[in-house]
Amino acid sequence: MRLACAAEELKKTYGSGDTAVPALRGVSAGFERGTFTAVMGPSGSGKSTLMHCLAGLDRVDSGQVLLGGVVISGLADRALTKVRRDRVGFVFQSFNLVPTLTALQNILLPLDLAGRRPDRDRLDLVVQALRIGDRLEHRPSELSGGQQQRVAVARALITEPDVLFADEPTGALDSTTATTLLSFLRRSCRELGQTIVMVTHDPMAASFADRALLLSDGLIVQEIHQPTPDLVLNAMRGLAA
Ligand SMILES: Nc1ncnc2c1ncn2[C@@H]1O[C@H](COP(=O)(O)OP(=O)(O)OP(=O)(O)O)[C@@H](O)[C@H]1O
Repeated sequence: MRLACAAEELKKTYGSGDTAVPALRGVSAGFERGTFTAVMGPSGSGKSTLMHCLAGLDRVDSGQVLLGGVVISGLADRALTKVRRDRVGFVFQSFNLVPTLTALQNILLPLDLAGRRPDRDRLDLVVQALRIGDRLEHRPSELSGGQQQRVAVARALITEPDVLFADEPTGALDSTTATTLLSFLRRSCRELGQTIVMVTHDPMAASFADRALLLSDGLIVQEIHQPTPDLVLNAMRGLAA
């Protein structure tokens, strides 16, 4: 099994004493290369904390995070910053594009910042997978919400990250545009071998993933392979009860 990322017994508590909030209480999971995982669960179950710890944005109290075969938990700040830059891509609910730059300049920005040359073949692959070839010279204000988010995904993929982390990537899109974006995410897995971990509240969004992990109260309580909206919805209802 080729793991792009793995969590081993992750524990994290915010605050201390009377105000301590355990956010992760021993989470273990493996993320195989080229697979698409949805992370779901009720509000406050630890989804964002898990994603942030896997991506090196936050630190665990104990346990190990492996990213691309490297143990990143315990790395010093500078090394962790480099890991985030070189190994991880992020997509958020808000597209976070730079308004004064064209779509192409936005996509190439992470490479510019890292002083890396764009690889023409990679750029072509990503642009093709996301079908944004005819929008590259447009500025974000000249693009639809769905197109802007596809540019944001392209920007996250251009560096060939070990994992693309997406936090509610369809939260600001209408349902048709969301479906299109999710199809593109799935295509990135299939065509580019990209590993994706997506936090979502939406059972329809989760059904585009290869599996859904359900968190409850800081623990993974269920894993659903080939999730359908109904399977996910029923599992979520079970948690709420
Ligand atoms: N910076 C913080 N300081 C204190 N407590 C925090 C902090 N971040 C998260 N928490 C707490 O940790 C628990 C898990 O939060 P987390 O944001 O990971 O949940 P979530 O499943 O992503 O929730 P949501 O779906 O509402 O975004 C919650 O009880 C939350 O209140």
